[in-house]
Amino acid sequence: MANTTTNTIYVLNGPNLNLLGIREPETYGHATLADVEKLCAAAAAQYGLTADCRQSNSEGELIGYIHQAREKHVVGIVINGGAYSHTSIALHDAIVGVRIPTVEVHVSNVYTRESFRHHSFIAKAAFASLCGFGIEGYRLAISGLAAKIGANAIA
Ligand SMILES: O=C1C[C@@](O)(C(=O)O)C[C@@H](O)[C@@H]1O
Repeated sequence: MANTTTNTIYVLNGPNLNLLGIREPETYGHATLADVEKLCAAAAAQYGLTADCRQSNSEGELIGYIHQAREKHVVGIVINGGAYSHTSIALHDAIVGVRIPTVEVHVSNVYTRESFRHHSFIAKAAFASLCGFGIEGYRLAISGLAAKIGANAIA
């Protein structure tokens, strides 16, 4: 059988995260999605991983990326599902279905906000969730994911 191992992780951002830096800066800060993706590339590289970053405002497209992650033998997923985290059983099922170690991230602390943000379907499918660290949460998520999959820091 061919060796199918890759060093790629997917970093998936859901609806409205393309507006980071513009939307509600008092809640989400001033960093942009481009800043997030740069941070993720650097964080992944520290573990010999490559971050393939995608953003979509469409639930179906996000599900497609999760399915594609399996086809491409992606070794881990970091996902900020945005508001779909709180509504999408379909995203939950996609993550469970592909059996790829997944970390959920939210920029804001969803537990100090409206009660409709306190439940996440993605959290149930992920092995860990982080929220409230701003965009630094993506770095922490990648570090935790690397530990989970046994990717060691490069000296
Ligand atoms: O779009 C978002 C962003 C968010 O996922 C976050 O990163 O804090 C939190 C969600 O409740 C919200 O709908």
